[in-house]
Amino acid sequence: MIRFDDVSKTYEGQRRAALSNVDLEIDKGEFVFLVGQSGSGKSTFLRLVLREYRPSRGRVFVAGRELNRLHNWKIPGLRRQIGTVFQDFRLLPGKTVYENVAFALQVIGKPRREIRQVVPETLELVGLDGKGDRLPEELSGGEQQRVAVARAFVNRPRILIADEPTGNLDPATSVGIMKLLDRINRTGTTVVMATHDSTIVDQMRKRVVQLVDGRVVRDQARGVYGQQ
Ligand SMILES: Nc1ncnc2c1ncn2[C@@H]1O[C@H](COP(=O)(O)OP(=O)(O)OP(=O)(O)O)[C@@H](O)[C@H]1O
Repeated sequence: MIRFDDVSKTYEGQRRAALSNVDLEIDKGEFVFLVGQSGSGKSTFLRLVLREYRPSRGRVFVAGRELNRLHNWKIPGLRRQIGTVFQDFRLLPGKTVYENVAFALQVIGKPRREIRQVVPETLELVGLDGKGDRLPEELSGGEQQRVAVARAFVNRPRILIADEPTGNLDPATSVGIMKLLDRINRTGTTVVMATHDSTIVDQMRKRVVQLVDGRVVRDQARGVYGQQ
C-alpha cells in the first residue's frame, strides 16, 4: 500500500537530510508505529506519503502510484484515499460536530442523501452518538479527537495517517483513541501513526519502525517503543 524505495529528503536550504535512504514497505491493512526523537523525520515521512513534498531522491509509491510521476491534478484524488489526524485536532471551530464531519464529504461532492446516512453512522462508530449538535469548544480533548478521527474516516479511506494523535490527551483518553484507531484498522484500513507515546506503543504490540536522524534503524513486528 505504501512503499519507499531508497528515499531521501533534504529540505531546501538545509544541509542535513530529514530522511536518508529509507526503504520500507507497508502492506494493505497493516498498523505501523513510527517512533523516534523529535526531528528524526517522522512527519517528513508522512508528508511524503501525502505528496506535500517530493523526495530529493528515490521513489514513493502509494496505492500503486509512484508519487513523483503523479500529475498535480491527481493529488486531490490521492489525498481522498488518505485520512489524516493530527495532535491539534484541526476542527472548524464555527461548525458543529456533525458539520465538521459532513464537510469532509461535501468538499468531495458526495450527494446529500449519502452524507445524511453516513455521518451519523460514523459518529456512532467513534462513540459520539448524540453529540452531533455540539461545537468543538463544548467537547473534551478526547471527544474533539474523536471528531477528527470521524472526519478522517468518514470517506472510508484506504490509509489513515496519524501524527501524534494522543499528544494532547491524558493517558486514559489516549487509550480510547487507540482502541478507535485499532477498530478502524480492523476494517482493513492501513494505519501509520507517528508517536512519542511509549506506553501506547508498548500496549498495542504492533509493527514499530524507528527513525534516528532520518534513517530507519529498527523495523520490528509486534514491537515496543524502546530498544530491546
Ligand atoms: N519545512 C521544513 N523546512 C526545513 N526543514 C524542515 C522542515 N520540516 C522539517 N524540517 C527538518 O527536518 C528534520 C526532520 O523533521 P520532522 O518534522 O520530519 O521530524 P519529526 O520526527 O516529525 O519531529 P517531531 O517529533 O518533533 O514532530 C528536522 O531536522 C527538521 O528541522
